[in-house]
Amino acid sequence: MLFAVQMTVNLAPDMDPADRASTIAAEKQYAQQLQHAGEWLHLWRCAGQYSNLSVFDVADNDRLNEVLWALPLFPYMDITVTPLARHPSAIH
Ligand SMILES: O=C(O)C[C@H]1C=CC(=O)O1
Repeated sequence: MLFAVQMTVNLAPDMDPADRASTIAAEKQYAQQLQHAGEWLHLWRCAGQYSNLSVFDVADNDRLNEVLWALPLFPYMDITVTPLARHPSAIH
């Protein structure tokens, strides 16, 4: 099942710099692991914002929920999920 997910990160400006760096590093490792596994298909930066637009291909809603809750940056994110259906004019 395909889902578009927008994640906007809101890290506190006064967050401890070491905590900030380790959380971002853990997020990168987790995101790359899911991309290698084929569940995180696209990861795009929303230009000019600390936000990304991602496409996930996961088994079901419960798996998406599990993936999102496990994001190291999850406590600092606003997340919007859009289930995707095939567009009738799409050629791919
Ligand atoms: O930077 C972000 O958009 C947040 C998050 C999503 C993947 C990742 O590595 O960081």
